[in-house]
Amino acid sequence: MSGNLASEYPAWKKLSQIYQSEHSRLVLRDLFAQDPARFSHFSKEYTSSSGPDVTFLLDYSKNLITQPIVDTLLALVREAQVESFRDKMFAGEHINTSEDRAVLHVALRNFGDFKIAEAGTDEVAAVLEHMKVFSNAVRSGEWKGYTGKTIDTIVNIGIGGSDLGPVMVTEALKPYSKRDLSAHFVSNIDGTHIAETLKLCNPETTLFIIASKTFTTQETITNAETAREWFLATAGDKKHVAKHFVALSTNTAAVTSFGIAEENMFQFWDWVGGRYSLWSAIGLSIALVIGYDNFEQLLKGAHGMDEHFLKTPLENNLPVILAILGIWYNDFYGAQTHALLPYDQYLHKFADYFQQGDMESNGKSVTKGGHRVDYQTGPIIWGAAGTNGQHSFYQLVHQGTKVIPADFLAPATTHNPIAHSKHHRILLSNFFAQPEALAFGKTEEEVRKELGPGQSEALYKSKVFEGNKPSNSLLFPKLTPATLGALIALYEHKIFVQGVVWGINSFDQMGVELGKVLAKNILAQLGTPEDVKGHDSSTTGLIHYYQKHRKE
Ligand SMILES: O=P(O)(O)OC[C@H]1O[C@@H](O)[C@H](O)[C@@H](O)[C@@H]1O
Repeated sequence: MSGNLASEYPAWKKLSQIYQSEHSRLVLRDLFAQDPARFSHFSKEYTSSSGPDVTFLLDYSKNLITQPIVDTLLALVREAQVESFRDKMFAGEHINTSEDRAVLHVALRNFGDFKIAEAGTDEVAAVLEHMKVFSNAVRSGEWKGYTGKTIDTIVNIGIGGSDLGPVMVTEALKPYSKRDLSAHFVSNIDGTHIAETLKLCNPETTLFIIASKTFTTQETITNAETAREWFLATAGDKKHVAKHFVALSTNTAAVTSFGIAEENMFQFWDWVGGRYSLWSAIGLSIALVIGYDNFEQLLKGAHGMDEHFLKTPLENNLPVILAILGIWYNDFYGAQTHALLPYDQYLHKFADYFQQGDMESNGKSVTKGGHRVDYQTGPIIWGAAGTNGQHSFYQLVHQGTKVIPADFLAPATTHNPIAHSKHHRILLSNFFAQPEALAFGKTEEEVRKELGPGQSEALYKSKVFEGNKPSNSLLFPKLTPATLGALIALYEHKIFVQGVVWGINSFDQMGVELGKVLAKNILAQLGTPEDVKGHDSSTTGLIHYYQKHRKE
């Protein structure tokens, strides 16, 4: 985030040369044959140094790298002054320059002794206490609805960072959830989302959590108003809103004018980016679902990773390692995407979550200094829980024409050891097999041997797996709240490191604004064809077609 062009660093130029001269020789079959200890050279075990015990293994040996390449990538990280920017972030300096804001999600989980000079960081503990008291009251049944009944349903209304984190984490930590409290998440402005959710709710026993940093987001405010109307249609008196609506926001004035009392508002601060906010009051739905103590474990697991990121030398620093591998493929191999492939059904929203986390952070094309980059920045993030992907898109990953770096993640122990863990053994056999198949493939010679003579040439060729497809494998003992916290923080810091190297601001999101402005203008023109003005012929034609065919 220095604002420098990454392509001007000496290490970048050296990496270009290395790629040109060596990439055809970077063949995983050969690299493993040449170095029997490759796994131990290119894998690391993480163990938390404080807080709850968290450990995992990162195996990055199946990457198209040698030690000199890793050293040069680390030199790039040094030249970009990643350590200095990291320290600035942790100290609360305003590294989000376009918005003149600090970037302090690490302050939300500061169970250690980071000294942070920024207004509001001294209020974090009080908000956590508020969340604890409130979530305990709802979960114990002490908090009653307007007719004296216990709350059995919560509905989080929010979008983007005010939705994806709570959705991903509550799904991931379902084994820790309170089964007699159902949780729903409404995000889309499409009325179907709230309509279908409200069908599952009883106004007497439902708590609505209106989650919006700005409290101006069109989708969230519209959905919240609809929920309030639906609630009041039964409850009648506006005073009952206090028992059924709470807000998570930085905007007290907008919350109170919506009709939510200040004591039912959970505060956070402008230095919490939306896509980094699950650790803040935005995590209230998480605390309600899994209990405050488990929510705190999640925070503490993340804090352990923060300490690792802050204090570990670059060559052993796991977020840095993930970041440089990503840069190697993104900027030198021309990879367009990065797949997140958790072999854990509970993590089925992990890739969705990091689509915002990564793509909204690093989907930028101008440096902090205002220069157009002449290289690729953030990758397209995508993925699905294994083994489903194997029966759909893995074909392209194995035999298509694209380079698709992938991270495979899995727990050694399942929360559901049904059939004596038979399912889990099968799942993990696939988790081990896929990176192996991607890396080593199957040669034509092997295919010919396997099929025997007399087959068509086309058949021999079609069964070849070129291999040499890179991947990381991340294996952890069990998906606990603290482990999940550490994993999320690992990826957050990876994104940070990449953003600094690319010289971009990972913490603003100007690119989401234009569409919002145009939609507002169009909304005012949807009445009659004569109202539609100032658009290109395509947009005008589409709106006219809609006006002709709509029935309200
Ligand atoms: O929490 P808010 O203010 O309603 O914002 C929700 C989302 O709004 C989007 O416009 C932003 O791009 C996201 O970053 C943000 O998370």
